[in-house]
Amino acid sequence: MIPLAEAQQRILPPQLVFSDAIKYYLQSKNRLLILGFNATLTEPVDTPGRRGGDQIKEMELKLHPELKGPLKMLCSDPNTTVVVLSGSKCSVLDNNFGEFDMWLAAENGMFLRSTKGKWMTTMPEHLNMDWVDSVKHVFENFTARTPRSHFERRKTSLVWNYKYAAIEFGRLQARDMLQHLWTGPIANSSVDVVQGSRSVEMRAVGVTKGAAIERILGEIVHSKAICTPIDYVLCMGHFLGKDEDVYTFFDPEFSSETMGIPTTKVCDAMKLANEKRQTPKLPSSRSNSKSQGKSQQCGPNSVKKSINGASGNRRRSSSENISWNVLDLKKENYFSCAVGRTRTNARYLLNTSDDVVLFLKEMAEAFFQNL
Ligand SMILES: O=P(O)(O)OC[C@H]1O[C@H](O[C@H]2O[C@H](CO)[C@@H](O)[C@H](O)[C@H]2O)[C@H](O)[C@@H](O)[C@@H]1O
Repeated sequence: MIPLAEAQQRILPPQLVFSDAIKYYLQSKNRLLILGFNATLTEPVDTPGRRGGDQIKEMELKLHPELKGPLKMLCSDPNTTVVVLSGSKCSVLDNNFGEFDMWLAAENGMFLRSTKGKWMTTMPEHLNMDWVDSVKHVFENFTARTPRSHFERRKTSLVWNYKYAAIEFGRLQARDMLQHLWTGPIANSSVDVVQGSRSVEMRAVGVTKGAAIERILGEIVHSKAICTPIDYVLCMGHFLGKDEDVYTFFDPEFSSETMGIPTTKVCDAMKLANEKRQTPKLPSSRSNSKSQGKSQQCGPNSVKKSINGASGNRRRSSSENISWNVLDLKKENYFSCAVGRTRTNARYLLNTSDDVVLFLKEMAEAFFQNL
C-alpha cells in the first residue's frame, strides 16, 4: 500500500496504453466507465474556429462530435455502464447526453439520473449554502470588471471562469478576488475554495466527485440489480485536485485493505441508498439563497424525491437481495486516467480530449469486433 502523501509526489504517470486498457475491457464481464465532461469529452478550446466569438454562449460545453458514434456503441452494451460525472449543471448534461443510454451525474455527482429516468439528488443533507449570496455578489463584481470572464451559479457551487479572458489579467483578478473573499465574505464560512488554472470555484463543503461516487454506485447497483460483480473500471477525466478522490476511490493501492476493497465502500453506499430510500426527502433547502429555497428542481426531468426519482414507487430494495460483492476489481483491471493534467493520482495520462476520442473509438471498435 502506498501512503497518500508519498503517492502524491509520484513522478509523472505513464501515458495510457490503449491496447492494455482495451484488452482487459474485453476480458471482463461487467464494466464501469466513468467519464468527465469538460476537456475530456469536449472539443479542445483551442480548436480552430472555436475561439474568437465574443459570445460566451458560443463556448458552451459541447460533446466532441466524433464521440457520438463510439459512445452510442459502448452504451449499447448491457455489460457496460457508462457514467458521465461532471461539475456541469443537469441541463448541460441533458443537452449533450440525453440521447445515450447512460448515467448522468451532474454538479460533481450531487444529481444523478439514468437517461431513462428522472433526476434525483445524492446530496448529503444539511449542505451549508449560507455563503452563496455574499460570494455571488463578489463574483458579479469581478465578472463585470474582467472582460470575457463569466460566472455560473450552480445549486451546490459558484464558478467564476476566466478561460476566455486575457490570461494574465484574469490571473491577477483571481488573486484579488480570493484575497477579497478570504478577508471578508468567506472568512468565517464553511466553504471549499477550488482553484483551477483559469477558474475560481466555491463549493459547499464535502462536494467532491469522489465523495459522490459511493452514493452513485449504490444507486446504479440498486437500479440495475447487478448480479455479476463489476470487474473492470475506467475512470477518465480532467478533474481538479479536489475531485481526484474519485481516482483513488477505486484504486486498491490507495486502500487500507487489500485487493477488491472498494466492495466495502460500495456496501456502505448501498446501505446509504437504502436508508435514504426508506425516508425519501426533498433535498436540503437550508440555503439562504432565494433560488435554492424556492426549488431544487434540476432540468426538465425535475427531482421529485431525493432517491426514488423515477416514479416515486418504492420497489423493494433489490440491493437487499443481491450479494454485497458488487465490485471485484483486480489491480490490472483498473484504469484511472487524467486528461491534460500531470499532477495527478491517476495511474495514466492522456494529453487532450482528442486522445480520448481516439481511445474511445478504438474501444468501441474492439467491442463491435468482439460481438
Ligand atoms: O467536471 P468536468 O465537466 O469533467 O470538468 C472538469 C473540470 O472542468 C473545469 O475546470 C477546467 O476548466 C477551468 C476553466 O474553465 C480551469 O480553470 C481548470 O483548471 C480546468 O480543470 C471546472 O472548473 C472543474 O470544476 C471541473 O472539474
